[in-house]
Amino acid sequence: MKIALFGYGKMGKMIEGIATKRGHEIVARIGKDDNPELNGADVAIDFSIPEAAFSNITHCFENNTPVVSGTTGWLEKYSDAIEACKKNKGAFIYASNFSLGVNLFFELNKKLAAMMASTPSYEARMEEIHHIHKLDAPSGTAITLAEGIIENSAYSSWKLGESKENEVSITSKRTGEVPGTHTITWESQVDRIDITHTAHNREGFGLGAVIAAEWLKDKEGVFSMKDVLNL
Ligand SMILES: NC(=O)C1=CN([C@@H]2O[C@H](COP(=O)(O)OP(=O)(O)OC[C@H]3O[C@@H](n4cnc5c(N)ncnc54)[C@H](O)[C@@H]3O)[C@@H](O)[C@H]2O)C=CC1
Ligand SMILES: O=C(O)C1=N[C@H](C(=O)O)C[C@H](O)C1
Repeated sequence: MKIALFGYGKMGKMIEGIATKRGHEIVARIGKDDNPELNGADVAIDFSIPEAAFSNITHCFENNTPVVSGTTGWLEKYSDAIEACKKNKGAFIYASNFSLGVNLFFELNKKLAAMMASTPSYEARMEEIHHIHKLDAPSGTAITLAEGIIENSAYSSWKLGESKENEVSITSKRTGEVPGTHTITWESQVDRIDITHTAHNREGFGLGAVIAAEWLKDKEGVFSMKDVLNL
């Protein structure tokens, strides 16, 4: 499979290594200010920056190229991207986190939130820790986790920092080179439950993105990692 990469930073390079080992060919490495020539790619993978993701993704739709995006921090334009995908009969997967472990963790989080819906003595909060280079806060993964809690419990929104009743508070910490750690805490007067996912490195994100690209290649429509992993 021929792959075009949008973004050739930490994730772009990780994906290049994994994709090459799986027998794929990288036919374009598109960075800031580069001409977005797709060079006949079967699929594009975007791990760029929040300001660039939407235009990279819609460029793929306009050029009949399925696209997988892991870039976070651009979701205010997500519904416009879906519309553009449908208009162009394109193929698209966005995931805030492509790792198998985090996608299992998303499901665990929803189940725990559903159980907590009938136990009002527990309050939920979240902490995410990432490396100092990260541009967005809270992380995309934290937002997906918060949405999972909101869909399944009495919480109605999330807030970065201190929250009011019915808001899930998210604390974002930036330190060193941490690849990504997310903890959900449910606490009562008498005890506390924590569930944590810790990424040891970026390999899980990269492998998940390549698997998603292999799965999307000949499809049309808007999909998620739940479809790819059959969760
Ligand atoms: N969904 C997931 O599983 C994961 C998502 N991410 C997200 O992926 C994105 C990239 O992460 P990293 O590779 O760690 O960042 P990075 O900063 O190492 O790489 C981003 C690259 O995009 C380039 N870039 C800037 N403008 C661009 C443009 N217009 N078009 C194409 N490329 C452009 C930058 O020059 C840089 O090389 C971030 O939004 C991050 O949050 C990161 C890891 C996993
Ligand atoms: O920027 C990162 O590094 C990561 N970003 C994603 C996010 O915002 O959730 C996924 C992962 O946590 C690493």
